[in-house]
Amino acid sequence: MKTQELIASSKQALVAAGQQLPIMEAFYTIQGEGRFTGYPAYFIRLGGCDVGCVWCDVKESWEAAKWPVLSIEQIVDEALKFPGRLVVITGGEPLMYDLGPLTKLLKEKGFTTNIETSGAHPFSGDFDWVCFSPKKFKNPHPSIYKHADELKVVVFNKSDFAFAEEHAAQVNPLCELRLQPEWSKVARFTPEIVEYVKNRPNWKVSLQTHKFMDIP
Ligand SMILES: C[S@@+](CC[C@H](N)C(=O)[O-])C[C@H]1O[C@@H](n2cnc3c(N)ncnc32)[C@H](O)[C@@H]1O
Ligand SMILES: Nc1nc2[nH]cc(C(=O)O)c2c(=O)[nH]1
Ligand code: SF4
Ligand SMILES: [Mg+2]
Repeated sequence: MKTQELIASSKQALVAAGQQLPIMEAFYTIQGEGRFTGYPAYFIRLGGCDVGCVWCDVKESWEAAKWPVLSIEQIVDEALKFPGRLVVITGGEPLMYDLGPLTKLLKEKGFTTNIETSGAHPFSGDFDWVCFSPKKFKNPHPSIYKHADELKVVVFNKSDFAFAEEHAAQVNPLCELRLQPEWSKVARFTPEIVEYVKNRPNWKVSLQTHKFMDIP
């Protein structure tokens, strides 16, 4: 094997082991959505997603090879530069990777660990809060259902209410249920979501509040 091929394959092995991960961006902001809306949080956005949502608001994340690969130590050292100790791992689809080593290190350093996931890949990692946002474009892996603390379904058309109920029937009974209008359809679907939640109070409304605040 040539030296460059050797380097590439050892890099792939480190990514497969979850010791190194492709990072699209990492930023300190306010969690805009779901249970922790309003909390300051450090977001780690992993590159790579094979789900293909037509309305995805971070399509540039999809191709993993575009993004630099960092060691979990480098990733955590960056996070430690900010005062908050809540981390949100997102993407792309973060469960494409083994998140065991990164979450172990984050917890050793005192972070609370949250994840945003479509659940389309096997569950991994040690998380304090799992936000599961299932997609019609690729079925969830069965391992997600027992881990989900929050089910957050994006409403892009009318059939998404029935899709939301299908998944609500499969999560554990303590899982919090939220409906979030797709950003380009906020005006179209917010009134229907409001009526839905008023009539079925096991559900709650989630809005992408960071977009209203015009922050990352
Ligand atoms: C960009 S995704 C990344 C994490 C993971 N791939 C997932 O889909 O859960 C983060 C969150 O944003 C939601 N989301 C993505 N695009 C959206 C849009 N256009 N409008 C509303 N929510 C959106 C997703 O459903 C998910 O809950
Ligand atoms: N402020 C802010 N809150 C978020 N909650 C989930 C996000 C995501 O893209 O995963 C996100 C995001 O991109 N920004
Ligand atoms: S699963 Fe998440 S990152 Fe992937 S396309 Fe859908 S919304 Fe975008
Ligand atoms: Mg986002």
